Amino acid sequence: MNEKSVAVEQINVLKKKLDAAIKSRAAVDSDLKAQSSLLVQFITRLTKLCKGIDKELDTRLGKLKKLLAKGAPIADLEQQIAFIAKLIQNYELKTEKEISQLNKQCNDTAKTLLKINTLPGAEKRELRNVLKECEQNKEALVQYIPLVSQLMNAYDTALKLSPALPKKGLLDALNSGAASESKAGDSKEVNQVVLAKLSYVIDHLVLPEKHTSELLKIKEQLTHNISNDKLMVSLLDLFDVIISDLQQERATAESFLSGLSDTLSDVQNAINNTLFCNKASQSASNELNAQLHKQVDEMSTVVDSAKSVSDLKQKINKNLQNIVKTLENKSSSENKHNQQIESQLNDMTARVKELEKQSQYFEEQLKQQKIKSMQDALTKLNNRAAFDDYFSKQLIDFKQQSYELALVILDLDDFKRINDTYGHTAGDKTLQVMAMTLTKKVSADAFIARYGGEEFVLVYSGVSQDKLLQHLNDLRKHIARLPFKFKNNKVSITTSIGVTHIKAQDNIHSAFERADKALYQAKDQGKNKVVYL
Ligand SMILES: Nc1nc2c(ncn2[C@@H]2O[C@H](COP(=O)(O)OP(=O)(O)OP(=O)(O)O)[C@@H](O)[C@H]2O)c(=O)[nH]1
Repeated sequence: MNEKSVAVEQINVLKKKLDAAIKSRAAVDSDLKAQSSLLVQFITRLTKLCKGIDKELDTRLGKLKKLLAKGAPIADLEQQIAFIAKLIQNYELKTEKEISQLNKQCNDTAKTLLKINTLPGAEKRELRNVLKECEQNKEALVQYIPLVSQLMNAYDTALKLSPALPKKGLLDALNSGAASESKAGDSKEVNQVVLAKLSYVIDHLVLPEKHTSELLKIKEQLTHNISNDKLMVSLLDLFDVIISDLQQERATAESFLSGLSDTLSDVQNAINNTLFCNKASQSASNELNAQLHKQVDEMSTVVDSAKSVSDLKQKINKNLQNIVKTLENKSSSENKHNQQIESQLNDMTARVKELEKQSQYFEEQLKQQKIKSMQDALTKLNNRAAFDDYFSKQLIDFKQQSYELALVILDLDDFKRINDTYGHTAGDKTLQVMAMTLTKKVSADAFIARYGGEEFVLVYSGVSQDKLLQHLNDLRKHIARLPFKFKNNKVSITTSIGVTHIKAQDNIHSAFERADKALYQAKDQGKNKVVYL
Protein backbone atom coordinates (compact mmCIF):
# COMPACT_ATOMS: atom_id res chain seq x y z
CA MET A 1 0.00 0.00 0.00
CA ASN A 2 1.40 3.37 -1.04
CA GLU A 3 1.37 6.52 1.06
CA LYS A 4 -1.58 7.96 -0.87
CA SER A 5 -3.88 5.04 -0.25
CA VAL A 6 -2.93 5.04 3.44
CA ALA A 7 -3.84 8.73 3.63
CA VAL A 8 -7.19 8.13 1.88
CA GLU A 9 -8.01 5.33 4.28
CA GLN A 10 -7.22 7.53 7.29
CA ILE A 11 -9.31 10.36 5.86
CA ASN A 12 -12.22 7.93 5.47
CA VAL A 13 -11.85 6.78 9.07
CA LEU A 14 -11.77 10.40 10.24
CA LYS A 15 -14.84 11.21 8.09
CA LYS A 16 -16.76 8.33 9.66
CA LYS A 17 -15.73 9.53 13.13
CA LEU A 18 -16.82 13.06 12.23
CA ASP A 19 -20.18 11.82 10.93
CA ALA A 20 -20.70 9.85 14.12
CA ALA A 21 -19.76 12.89 16.20
CA ILE A 22 -22.14 15.13 14.21
CA LYS A 23 -24.92 12.56 14.64
CA SER A 24 -24.42 12.22 18.36
CA ARG A 25 -24.19 16.03 18.68
CA ALA A 26 -27.52 16.32 16.81
CA ALA A 27 -28.99 13.69 19.20
CA VAL A 28 -27.67 15.61 22.22
CA ASP A 29 -29.04 18.87 20.76
CA SER A 30 -32.47 17.35 20.20
CA ASP A 31 -32.42 15.79 23.72
CA LEU A 32 -31.44 19.16 25.15
CA LYS A 33 -34.17 20.88 23.16
CA ALA A 34 -36.76 18.37 24.34
CA GLN A 35 -35.60 18.68 27.96
CA SER A 36 -35.52 22.48 27.73
CA SER A 37 -39.06 22.56 26.40
CA LEU A 38 -40.10 20.15 29.19
CA LEU A 39 -38.38 22.41 31.70
CA VAL A 40 -40.07 25.51 30.19
CA GLN A 41 -43.45 23.75 30.46
CA PHE A 42 -42.66 22.79 34.04
CA ILE A 43 -41.58 26.33 34.89
CA THR A 44 -44.74 27.71 33.21
CA ARG A 45 -46.90 25.42 35.36
CA LEU A 46 -44.89 26.20 38.45
CA THR A 47 -45.23 29.95 37.73
CA LYS A 48 -49.00 29.57 37.42
CA LEU A 49 -49.20 27.57 40.65
CA CYS A 50 -47.03 29.97 42.61
CA LYS A 51 -48.60 33.11 41.13
CA GLY A 52 -49.46 35.58 43.86
CA ILE A 53 -47.72 33.70 46.66
CA ASP A 54 -44.58 35.80 46.51
CA LYS A 55 -43.79 38.67 44.09
CA GLU A 56 -40.07 37.95 44.06
CA LEU A 57 -40.71 34.28 43.26
CA ASP A 58 -43.01 35.32 40.38
CA THR A 59 -40.28 37.59 38.92
CA ARG A 60 -37.51 35.00 39.31
CA LEU A 61 -39.58 32.23 37.70
CA GLY A 62 -40.41 34.60 34.79
CA LYS A 63 -36.69 35.33 34.29
CA LEU A 64 -35.78 31.63 34.40
CA LYS A 65 -38.41 30.90 31.79
CA LYS A 66 -37.01 33.60 29.50
CA LEU A 67 -33.41 32.41 29.98
CA LEU A 68 -34.43 28.85 29.13
CA ALA A 69 -36.35 29.98 26.06
CA LYS A 70 -33.41 31.86 24.63
CA GLY A 71 -30.99 29.03 25.51
CA ALA A 72 -28.90 31.05 27.93
CA PRO A 73 -25.68 29.59 29.34
CA ILE A 74 -26.00 26.98 32.09
CA ALA A 75 -24.19 29.25 34.58
CA ASP A 76 -26.94 31.91 34.23
CA LEU A 77 -29.62 29.26 34.67
CA GLU A 78 -27.85 27.87 37.73
CA GLN A 79 -27.76 31.30 39.33
CA GLN A 80 -31.51 31.83 38.84
CA ILE A 81 -32.31 28.32 40.08
CA ALA A 82 -30.23 28.92 43.24
CA PHE A 83 -32.21 32.14 43.90
CA ILE A 84 -35.52 30.35 43.35
CA ALA A 85 -34.47 27.44 45.62
CA LYS A 86 -33.71 29.92 48.41
CA LEU A 87 -37.06 31.69 47.94
CA ILE A 88 -38.91 28.37 48.02
CA GLN A 89 -37.06 27.39 51.20
CA ASN A 90 -38.13 30.70 52.86
CA TYR A 91 -41.66 30.17 51.64
CA GLU A 92 -41.71 26.68 53.21
CA LEU A 93 -40.73 28.14 56.58
CA LYS A 94 -43.38 30.89 56.27
CA THR A 95 -46.03 28.34 55.30
CA GLU A 96 -45.16 26.13 58.27
CA LYS A 97 -45.72 29.11 60.56
CA GLU A 98 -48.99 30.01 58.84
CA ILE A 99 -50.20 26.42 59.04
CA SER A 100 -49.57 26.32 62.77
CA GLN A 101 -51.35 29.70 63.21
CA LEU A 102 -54.32 28.56 61.12
CA ASN A 103 -54.47 25.30 63.06
CA LYS A 104 -54.64 27.23 66.34
CA GLN A 105 -57.26 29.66 64.96
CA CYS A 106 -59.47 26.83 63.66
CA ASN A 107 -59.11 25.02 66.98
CA ASP A 108 -59.93 28.12 69.07
CA THR A 109 -62.85 29.19 66.88
CA ALA A 110 -64.38 25.69 66.93
CA LYS A 111 -64.13 25.62 70.74
CA THR A 112 -65.72 29.08 71.07
CA LEU A 113 -68.56 28.17 68.71
CA LEU A 114 -69.14 24.87 70.55
CA LYS A 115 -69.93 26.87 73.68
CA ILE A 116 -73.04 28.31 72.01
CA ASN A 117 -75.98 26.43 73.49
CA THR A 118 -78.43 26.94 70.70
CA LEU A 119 -76.19 25.57 67.97
CA PRO A 120 -77.85 22.51 66.36
CA GLY A 121 -76.31 19.04 66.74
CA ALA A 122 -75.26 18.83 63.10
CA GLU A 123 -73.16 21.99 63.39
CA LYS A 124 -71.80 20.86 66.75
CA ARG A 125 -70.69 17.60 65.16
CA GLU A 126 -68.99 19.50 62.33
CA LEU A 127 -67.18 21.60 64.91
CA ARG A 128 -66.06 18.51 66.81
CA ASN A 129 -64.84 17.15 63.49
CA VAL A 130 -62.84 20.36 62.96
CA LEU A 131 -61.26 19.84 66.40
CA LYS A 132 -60.45 16.22 65.51
CA GLU A 133 -58.93 17.25 62.18
CA CYS A 134 -56.86 19.95 63.89
CA GLU A 135 -55.30 17.27 66.09
CA GLN A 136 -53.77 15.68 62.97
CA ASN A 137 -51.15 18.12 61.76
CA LYS A 138 -51.72 19.12 58.17
CA GLU A 139 -48.92 19.79 55.70
CA ALA A 140 -50.57 22.33 53.42
CA LEU A 141 -52.72 25.39 53.88
CA VAL A 142 -55.22 24.10 51.31
CA GLN A 143 -56.03 21.18 53.59
CA TYR A 144 -57.64 23.72 55.94
CA ILE A 145 -60.09 24.99 53.32
CA PRO A 146 -62.83 22.40 54.18
CA LEU A 147 -62.32 23.08 57.91
CA VAL A 148 -62.64 26.85 57.43
CA SER A 149 -65.76 26.23 55.37
CA GLN A 150 -67.28 24.12 58.22
CA LEU A 151 -66.39 26.84 60.72
CA MET A 152 -68.04 29.50 58.56
CA ASN A 153 -71.16 27.37 58.22
CA ALA A 154 -71.37 26.93 62.02
CA TYR A 155 -70.74 30.66 62.54
CA ASP A 156 -73.45 31.53 60.05
CA THR A 157 -75.96 29.22 61.82
CA ALA A 158 -74.94 30.63 65.20
CA LEU A 159 -75.54 34.16 63.96
CA LYS A 160 -78.98 33.20 62.71
CA LEU A 161 -80.04 31.15 65.71
CA SER A 162 -78.15 32.11 68.81
CA PRO A 163 -79.71 34.96 70.73
CA ALA A 164 -76.40 35.39 72.54
CA LEU A 165 -74.40 36.11 69.45
CA PRO A 166 -76.07 38.65 67.17
CA LYS A 167 -74.93 42.14 67.86
CA LYS A 168 -78.25 43.51 66.60
CA GLY A 169 -81.04 44.22 69.05
CA LEU A 170 -84.59 42.96 68.78
CA LEU A 171 -85.72 46.08 67.03
CA ASP A 172 -83.02 45.70 64.41
CA ALA A 173 -84.08 42.10 63.91
CA LEU A 174 -87.68 43.19 63.56
CA ASN A 175 -86.74 45.99 61.19
CA SER A 176 -84.72 43.65 59.05
CA GLY A 177 -87.71 41.30 59.27
CA ALA A 178 -89.99 43.99 57.98
CA ALA A 179 -87.53 44.85 55.25
CA SER A 180 -87.18 41.30 54.12
CA GLU A 181 -90.91 40.64 54.20
CA SER A 182 -91.07 42.11 50.73
CA LYS A 183 -88.75 39.36 49.60
CA ALA A 184 -90.95 36.28 49.28
CA GLY A 185 -90.09 33.50 51.72
CA ASP A 186 -87.68 35.58 53.85
CA SER A 187 -90.11 36.77 56.53
CA LYS A 188 -90.52 33.31 58.08
CA GLU A 189 -86.76 32.95 58.44
CA VAL A 190 -86.47 36.35 60.14
CA ASN A 191 -89.33 35.46 62.45
CA GLN A 192 -87.41 32.35 63.50
CA VAL A 193 -84.47 34.52 64.55
CA VAL A 194 -86.70 36.82 66.57
CA LEU A 195 -88.63 33.86 68.02
CA ALA A 196 -85.43 32.12 69.08
CA LYS A 197 -84.28 35.35 70.75
CA LEU A 198 -87.61 35.87 72.48
CA SER A 199 -87.76 32.29 73.77
CA TYR A 200 -84.27 32.72 75.13
CA VAL A 201 -85.15 36.02 76.83
CA ILE A 202 -88.30 34.51 78.37
CA ASP A 203 -86.39 31.47 79.64
CA HIS A 204 -83.81 33.69 81.29
CA LEU A 205 -86.12 36.35 82.77
CA VAL A 206 -86.10 36.39 86.55
CA LEU A 207 -89.62 37.51 87.47
CA PRO A 208 -91.93 36.78 90.42
CA GLU A 209 -93.98 33.54 90.38
CA LYS A 210 -97.21 35.43 89.60
CA HIS A 211 -95.89 36.30 86.12
CA THR A 212 -94.98 32.69 85.22
CA SER A 213 -98.33 31.86 83.66
CA GLU A 214 -98.28 35.07 81.55
CA LEU A 215 -94.75 34.28 80.35
CA LEU A 216 -95.65 30.67 79.51
CA LYS A 217 -98.70 31.94 77.59
CA ILE A 218 -96.53 34.31 75.55
CA LYS A 219 -93.99 31.52 74.94
CA GLU A 220 -96.77 29.18 73.87
CA GLN A 221 -97.99 31.79 71.33
CA LEU A 222 -94.48 32.04 69.94
CA THR A 223 -94.34 28.31 69.20
CA HIS A 224 -97.19 28.58 66.69
CA ASN A 225 -96.51 29.82 63.22
CA ILE A 226 -97.32 33.45 64.01
CA SER A 227 -97.33 36.48 61.76
CA ASN A 228 -95.14 39.50 62.37
CA ASP A 229 -98.22 41.43 63.62
CA LYS A 230 -99.00 38.79 66.24
CA LEU A 231 -95.33 38.61 67.11
CA MET A 232 -95.40 42.36 67.73
CA VAL A 233 -98.42 41.91 70.05
CA SER A 234 -96.56 39.15 71.94
CA LEU A 235 -93.56 41.42 72.23
CA LEU A 236 -95.70 44.21 73.65
CA ASP A 237 -97.29 41.73 76.10
CA LEU A 238 -93.83 40.71 77.21
CA PHE A 239 -92.76 44.32 77.67
CA ASP A 240 -95.94 44.97 79.69
CA VAL A 241 -95.06 42.12 82.06
CA ILE A 242 -91.48 43.33 82.43
CA ILE A 243 -92.48 46.98 82.91
CA SER A 244 -95.21 46.16 85.46
CA ASP A 245 -92.70 44.07 87.41
CA LEU A 246 -90.13 46.84 87.21
CA GLN A 247 -92.66 49.42 88.42
CA GLN A 248 -93.69 47.23 91.32
CA GLU A 249 -90.08 46.53 92.27
CA ARG A 250 -89.38 50.24 92.07
CA ALA A 251 -92.39 51.19 94.22
CA THR A 252 -91.45 48.62 96.87
CA ALA A 253 -87.84 49.75 96.85
CA GLU A 254 -88.89 53.41 97.04
CA SER A 255 -91.21 52.77 100.00
CA PHE A 256 -88.47 50.78 101.73
CA LEU A 257 -85.91 53.53 101.16
CA SER A 258 -88.23 56.34 102.30
CA GLY A 259 -89.17 54.23 105.39
CA LEU A 260 -85.50 53.71 106.06
CA SER A 261 -84.76 57.41 105.67
CA ASP A 262 -87.71 58.42 107.97
CA THR A 263 -86.67 55.93 110.60
CA LEU A 264 -83.06 57.04 110.49
CA SER A 265 -84.01 60.72 110.91
CA ASP A 266 -86.42 59.78 113.75
CA VAL A 267 -83.68 57.80 115.44
CA GLN A 268 -81.32 60.75 115.02
CA ASN A 269 -83.91 63.18 116.47
CA ALA A 270 -84.59 60.84 119.36
CA ILE A 271 -80.87 60.61 120.13
CA ASN A 272 -80.55 64.42 119.98
CA ASN A 273 -83.60 64.78 122.25
CA THR A 274 -82.23 62.24 124.68
CA LEU A 275 -78.90 64.05 124.77
CA PHE A 276 -80.67 67.39 125.27
CA CYS A 277 -83.00 65.97 127.96
CA ASN A 278 -79.99 64.35 129.62
CA LYS A 279 -78.23 67.70 129.73
CA ALA A 280 -81.36 69.50 131.01
CA SER A 281 -82.04 66.82 133.59
CA GLN A 282 -78.37 66.80 134.62
CA SER A 283 -78.42 70.56 135.24
CA ALA A 284 -81.80 70.28 137.09
CA SER A 285 -80.36 67.48 139.16
CA ASN A 286 -77.21 69.53 139.88
CA GLU A 287 -79.40 72.44 140.95
CA LEU A 288 -81.44 70.23 143.31
CA ASN A 289 -78.24 68.68 144.72
CA ALA A 290 -76.86 72.16 145.40
CA GLN A 291 -80.16 73.11 147.01
CA LEU A 292 -79.97 69.99 149.23
CA HIS A 293 -76.38 70.78 150.24
CA LYS A 294 -77.42 74.31 151.07
CA GLN A 295 -80.39 73.10 153.13
CA VAL A 296 -78.20 70.57 155.04
CA ASP A 297 -75.60 73.32 155.68
CA GLU A 298 -78.38 75.60 156.93
CA MET A 299 -79.29 72.93 159.52
CA SER A 300 -76.01 73.48 161.42
CA THR A 301 -76.59 77.27 161.43
CA VAL A 302 -80.14 76.60 162.63
CA VAL A 303 -78.79 74.33 165.43
CA ASP A 304 -76.23 76.99 166.46
CA SER A 305 -78.74 79.85 166.44
CA ALA A 306 -81.51 78.00 168.29
CA LYS A 307 -82.45 79.68 171.51
CA SER A 308 -84.45 76.88 173.04
CA VAL A 309 -85.28 73.24 172.40
CA SER A 310 -88.74 74.10 171.14
CA ASP A 311 -87.27 76.80 168.89
CA LEU A 312 -84.70 74.20 167.66
CA LYS A 313 -87.45 71.65 167.05
CA GLN A 314 -89.50 74.14 165.07
CA LYS A 315 -86.60 75.34 162.94
CA ILE A 316 -85.35 71.76 162.27
CA ASN A 317 -88.87 70.67 161.30
CA LYS A 318 -89.16 73.52 158.83
CA ASN A 319 -85.73 72.72 157.35
CA LEU A 320 -86.53 68.99 157.18
CA GLN A 321 -89.78 69.76 155.33
CA ASN A 322 -87.78 71.83 152.80
CA ILE A 323 -85.29 68.98 152.37
CA VAL A 324 -88.13 66.42 151.86
CA LYS A 325 -89.74 68.77 149.31
CA THR A 326 -86.43 69.11 147.44
CA LEU A 327 -85.96 65.31 147.49
CA GLU A 328 -89.51 64.85 146.15
CA ASN A 329 -88.78 67.34 143.38
CA LYS A 330 -85.57 65.49 142.54
CA SER A 331 -87.31 62.13 142.45
CA SER A 332 -90.22 63.42 140.31
CA SER A 333 -87.84 65.13 137.88
CA GLU A 334 -85.81 61.91 137.56
CA ASN A 335 -88.99 59.85 137.04
CA LYS A 336 -90.16 62.24 134.36
CA HIS A 337 -86.80 62.05 132.66
CA ASN A 338 -86.76 58.21 132.83
CA GLN A 339 -90.27 58.03 131.39
CA GLN A 340 -89.25 60.33 128.55
CA ILE A 341 -86.25 58.13 127.75
CA GLU A 342 -88.34 54.94 128.00
CA SER A 343 -90.97 56.26 125.64
CA GLN A 344 -88.31 57.39 123.16
CA LEU A 345 -86.64 54.00 123.42
CA ASN A 346 -89.94 52.20 122.81
CA ASP A 347 -90.59 54.38 119.80
CA MET A 348 -87.14 53.71 118.37
CA THR A 349 -87.43 49.94 118.99
CA ALA A 350 -90.78 49.85 117.18
CA ARG A 351 -89.34 51.68 114.19
CA VAL A 352 -86.23 49.51 114.03
CA LYS A 353 -88.45 46.39 114.23
CA GLU A 354 -90.52 47.66 111.32
CA LEU A 355 -87.32 48.31 109.39
CA GLU A 356 -86.05 44.82 110.22
CA LYS A 357 -89.27 43.36 108.85
CA GLN A 358 -88.83 45.27 105.60
CA SER A 359 -85.18 44.21 105.37
CA GLN A 360 -86.19 40.57 105.85
CA TYR A 361 -88.71 40.92 103.03
CA PHE A 362 -86.01 42.33 100.75
CA GLU A 363 -83.54 39.66 101.80
CA GLU A 364 -86.12 37.00 100.96
CA GLN A 365 -86.78 38.66 97.59
CA LEU A 366 -83.05 38.68 96.83
CA LYS A 367 -82.76 35.04 97.87
CA GLN A 368 -85.66 34.09 95.59
CA GLN A 369 -84.14 36.04 92.72
CA LYS A 370 -80.79 34.33 93.25
CA ILE A 371 -82.49 30.92 93.24
CA LYS A 372 -84.34 31.86 90.06
CA SER A 373 -81.22 33.13 88.34
CA MET A 374 -79.68 29.70 88.99
CA GLN A 375 -82.78 27.77 87.91
CA ASP A 376 -83.95 26.67 84.49
CA ALA A 377 -87.45 28.10 84.00
CA LEU A 378 -88.81 25.19 81.96
CA THR A 379 -87.55 22.17 83.91
CA LYS A 380 -86.92 23.81 87.31
CA LEU A 381 -83.53 22.07 87.33
CA ASN A 382 -80.29 23.95 88.02
CA ASN A 383 -79.27 25.96 84.98
CA ARG A 384 -75.91 26.43 83.28
CA ALA A 385 -74.86 29.29 85.60
CA ALA A 386 -75.56 27.05 88.60
CA PHE A 387 -73.52 24.25 86.99
CA ASP A 388 -70.56 26.59 86.34
CA ASP A 389 -70.71 27.76 89.94
CA TYR A 390 -71.05 24.25 91.41
CA PHE A 391 -68.49 22.58 89.18
CA SER A 392 -65.81 25.24 89.68
CA LYS A 393 -66.22 24.84 93.48
CA GLN A 394 -65.98 21.04 93.11
CA LEU A 395 -62.79 21.46 91.09
CA ILE A 396 -61.25 23.56 93.88
CA ASP A 397 -62.12 20.82 96.43
CA PHE A 398 -60.82 18.16 94.04
CA LYS A 399 -57.45 19.95 93.71
CA GLN A 400 -57.14 20.08 97.51
CA GLN A 401 -57.97 16.42 98.18
CA SER A 402 -58.23 14.25 95.10
CA TYR A 403 -61.33 12.04 94.91
CA GLU A 404 -63.45 10.43 92.20
CA LEU A 405 -65.23 13.35 90.56
CA ALA A 406 -67.11 12.53 87.38
CA LEU A 407 -68.75 14.77 84.77
CA VAL A 408 -71.55 13.41 82.57
CA ILE A 409 -73.19 15.08 79.57
CA LEU A 410 -76.51 13.58 78.53
CA ASP A 411 -78.05 14.65 75.23
CA LEU A 412 -81.43 13.65 73.80
CA ASP A 413 -81.15 11.92 70.44
CA ASP A 414 -82.85 13.44 67.40
CA PHE A 415 -84.73 15.93 69.54
CA LYS A 416 -85.19 18.28 66.60
CA ARG A 417 -87.38 15.57 65.02
CA ILE A 418 -89.71 15.64 68.06
CA ASN A 419 -90.09 19.41 67.72
CA ASP A 420 -90.50 19.25 63.96
CA THR A 421 -92.96 16.33 63.99
CA TYR A 422 -95.05 16.95 67.12
CA GLY A 423 -94.48 20.64 67.84
CA HIS A 424 -92.46 22.72 70.24
CA THR A 425 -94.88 22.12 73.15
CA ALA A 426 -94.31 18.37 72.83
CA GLY A 427 -90.58 19.12 72.86
CA ASP A 428 -90.97 21.20 76.03
CA LYS A 429 -92.99 18.42 77.72
CA THR A 430 -90.30 15.90 76.78
CA LEU A 431 -87.66 18.08 78.43
CA GLN A 432 -89.80 18.35 81.58
CA VAL A 433 -90.35 14.56 81.74
CA MET A 434 -86.64 14.05 81.20
CA ALA A 435 -85.85 16.45 84.09
CA MET A 436 -88.29 14.60 86.38
CA THR A 437 -86.80 11.25 85.39
CA LEU A 438 -83.27 12.44 86.11
CA THR A 439 -84.33 13.84 89.50
CA LYS A 440 -86.01 10.51 90.35
CA LYS A 441 -83.39 8.13 89.01
CA VAL A 442 -80.14 9.92 89.83
CA SER A 443 -78.94 9.66 93.42
CA ALA A 444 -79.72 12.68 95.57
CA ASP A 445 -76.07 13.58 96.16
CA ALA A 446 -75.34 13.93 92.43
CA PHE A 447 -75.72 17.39 90.89
CA ILE A 448 -78.13 17.73 87.95
CA ALA A 449 -78.48 20.71 85.63
CA ARG A 450 -79.98 21.55 82.25
CA TYR A 451 -76.96 22.87 80.38
CA GLY A 452 -79.04 24.25 77.52
CA GLY A 453 -81.32 23.01 74.73
CA GLU A 454 -81.66 19.25 75.03
CA GLU A 455 -78.37 18.82 76.93
CA PHE A 456 -78.17 17.91 80.64
CA VAL A 457 -75.08 17.68 82.86
CA LEU A 458 -74.58 15.50 85.92
CA VAL A 459 -71.74 15.62 88.44
CA TYR A 460 -71.00 12.57 90.62
CA SER A 461 -68.61 12.44 93.59
CA GLY A 462 -67.00 9.26 94.90
CA VAL A 463 -68.35 6.90 92.21
CA SER A 464 -65.93 4.54 90.43
CA GLN A 465 -65.85 4.10 86.64
CA ASP A 466 -67.48 0.62 86.71
CA LYS A 467 -70.31 1.66 89.00
CA LEU A 468 -70.93 4.87 87.07
CA LEU A 469 -71.07 3.10 83.71
CA GLN A 470 -73.47 0.51 85.13
CA HIS A 471 -75.69 3.26 86.57
CA LEU A 472 -75.63 5.40 83.40
CA ASN A 473 -76.44 2.44 81.20
CA ASP A 474 -79.39 1.59 83.47
CA LEU A 475 -80.51 5.22 83.24
CA ARG A 476 -80.14 5.22 79.44
CA LYS A 477 -82.20 2.02 79.14
CA HIS A 478 -84.84 3.36 81.52
CA ILE A 479 -85.20 6.55 79.46
CA ALA A 480 -85.48 4.55 76.23
CA ARG A 481 -88.41 2.63 77.78
CA LEU A 482 -90.33 5.77 78.86
CA PRO A 483 -93.79 5.63 77.23
CA PHE A 484 -94.04 8.98 75.41
CA LYS A 485 -97.21 9.51 73.40
CA PHE A 486 -97.63 12.43 71.00
CA LYS A 487 -100.63 12.85 68.69
CA ASN A 488 -101.61 9.24 69.46
CA ASN A 489 -98.20 7.95 68.41
CA LYS A 490 -96.08 5.98 70.84
CA VAL A 491 -92.64 7.55 70.72
CA SER A 492 -89.44 6.24 72.17
CA ILE A 493 -86.78 8.78 73.08
CA THR A 494 -83.16 7.78 73.51
CA THR A 495 -80.14 9.55 74.92
CA SER A 496 -76.44 9.61 74.19
CA ILE A 497 -74.16 9.98 77.19
CA GLY A 498 -70.53 11.12 77.45
CA VAL A 499 -68.73 10.63 80.75
CA THR A 500 -65.29 11.26 82.18
CA HIS A 501 -63.52 11.33 85.52
CA ILE A 502 -61.68 14.54 86.34
CA LYS A 503 -57.87 14.38 86.19
CA ALA A 504 -55.34 16.27 88.29
CA GLN A 505 -54.37 18.68 85.48
CA ASP A 506 -57.98 19.39 84.40
CA ASN A 507 -59.74 22.73 84.42
CA ILE A 508 -63.46 23.32 83.85
CA HIS A 509 -62.97 23.55 80.07
CA SER A 510 -60.70 20.57 79.56
CA ALA A 511 -62.98 18.36 81.69
CA PHE A 512 -66.06 19.53 79.79
CA GLU A 513 -64.37 19.08 76.44
CA ARG A 514 -63.45 15.47 77.27
CA ALA A 515 -67.00 14.63 78.37
CA ASP A 516 -68.29 16.39 75.24
CA LYS A 517 -65.88 14.38 73.07
CA ALA A 518 -67.18 11.19 74.70
CA LEU A 519 -70.75 12.34 73.94
CA TYR A 520 -69.75 13.04 70.33
CA GLN A 521 -68.35 9.51 70.06
CA ALA A 522 -71.58 8.09 71.51
CA LYS A 523 -73.53 9.97 68.79
CA ASP A 524 -71.04 8.88 66.16
CA GLN A 525 -71.37 5.23 67.17
CA GLY A 526 -75.09 5.30 66.42
CA LYS A 527 -76.60 7.14 69.48
CA ASN A 528 -78.35 5.56 72.52
CA LYS A 529 -74.89 4.77 73.93
CA VAL A 530 -72.69 5.61 76.91
CA VAL A 531 -69.03 6.41 76.14
CA TYR A 532 -66.35 6.87 78.80
CA LEU A 533 -63.14 8.79 78.06
N1 LIG B 1 -89.10 22.34 72.53
C1 LIG B 1 -87.89 22.86 72.77
N2 LIG B 1 -86.91 22.67 71.86
C2 LIG B 1 -85.69 23.17 72.15
C3 LIG B 1 -85.41 23.88 73.33
N3 LIG B 1 -84.09 24.24 73.30
C4 LIG B 1 -83.58 23.77 72.15
N4 LIG B 1 -84.54 23.11 71.44
C5 LIG B 1 -84.43 22.46 70.13
O1 LIG B 1 -83.64 21.31 70.23
C6 LIG B 1 -83.23 20.95 68.92
C7 LIG B 1 -81.84 20.38 68.99
O2 LIG B 1 -81.53 19.91 67.72
P1 LIG B 1 -80.11 19.39 67.34
O3 LIG B 1 -79.07 20.19 68.09
O4 LIG B 1 -80.02 19.35 65.86
O5 LIG B 1 -79.97 17.97 67.96
P2 LIG B 1 -80.79 16.63 67.72
O6 LIG B 1 -81.93 16.80 66.77
O7 LIG B 1 -81.10 16.11 69.06
O8 LIG B 1 -79.70 15.74 67.02
P3 LIG B 1 -78.59 14.86 67.71
O9 LIG B 1 -78.03 15.66 68.85
O10 LIG B 1 -77.60 14.63 66.63
O11 LIG B 1 -79.21 13.59 68.17
C8 LIG B 1 -83.33 22.20 68.07
O12 LIG B 1 -84.36 22.03 67.15
C9 LIG B 1 -83.71 23.30 69.08
O13 LIG B 1 -84.59 24.26 68.53
C10 LIG B 1 -86.49 24.09 74.25
O14 LIG B 1 -86.35 24.71 75.30
N5 LIG B 1 -87.69 23.55 73.93
